[in-house]
Amino acid sequence: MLEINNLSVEAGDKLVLKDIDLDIHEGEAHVLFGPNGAGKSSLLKAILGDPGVEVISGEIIFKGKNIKDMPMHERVKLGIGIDFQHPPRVPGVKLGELLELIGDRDKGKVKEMAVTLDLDDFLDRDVNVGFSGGESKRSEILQVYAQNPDFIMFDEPDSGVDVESVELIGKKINKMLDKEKKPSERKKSGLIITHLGYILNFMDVDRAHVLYDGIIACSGRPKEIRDQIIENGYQGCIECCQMERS
Ligand SMILES: Nc1ncnc2c1ncn2[C@@H]1O[C@H](COP(=O)(O)OP(=O)(O)OP(=O)(O)O)[C@@H](O)[C@H]1O
Repeated sequence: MLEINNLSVEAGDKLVLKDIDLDIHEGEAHVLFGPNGAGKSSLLKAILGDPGVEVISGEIIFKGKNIKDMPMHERVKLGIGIDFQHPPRVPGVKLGELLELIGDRDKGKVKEMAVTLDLDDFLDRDVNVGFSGGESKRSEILQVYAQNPDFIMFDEPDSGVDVESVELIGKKINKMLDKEKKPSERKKSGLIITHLGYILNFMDVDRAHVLYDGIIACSGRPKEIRDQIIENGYQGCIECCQMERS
């Protein structure tokens, strides 16, 4: 579904991604680990077409089309969605009304969806205004759920979220990525950024990558890589990657 070839990206004057290759097939969920400042959010921005980053070389192929020069709204129409790391506040717009508009759904259907993320009492409130950190995260996931994109990027869906909510969000992402269906029936794909990976206990993910200083330093089994990072830190993880390559 998504194929990235030799992608290099600048943010400001800084080269933040260098020759990235990434292939995410239909039905697959991949995880992206990496220390602060490694370039994880910049990669999601480049895929989305956020003008805050500039692609200086390489290709981003989505559903067979090179979308590198396509504006963001066209990419969204094509089926790309994002759960932002810092969900914006939208004063004057009620969450319920926004959800009705996003998916062309009636109030009853929106309420049913909101219940699944424990947000049914928030529908008459302005989007993310006065929401706690965890509530904003759940509201953001609910908006992406309503949008129903084919390829979904989640930027730290578990940061600042309590233990019960991590489970709720992890299970919801699993459902959004068709992981409750048989492998042959899965049509959605995703890329999930997480720091500590506790959320992986509630999700079925296929592959993980470690982004370090703008390059994909290592790829492999998600829980093995997570455990390695927790045990030895990124420095230890990177030394292990280098040993495996040599
Ligand atoms: N507009 C900009 N001008 C200069 N540097 C920038 C700009 N935007 C991002 N950067 C830098 O690019 C690097 C990568 O940032 P990015 O947000 O992609 O990291 P990240 O891996 O998502 O980090 P975190 O885990 O802390 O969220 C950082 O060093 C950041 O300061």
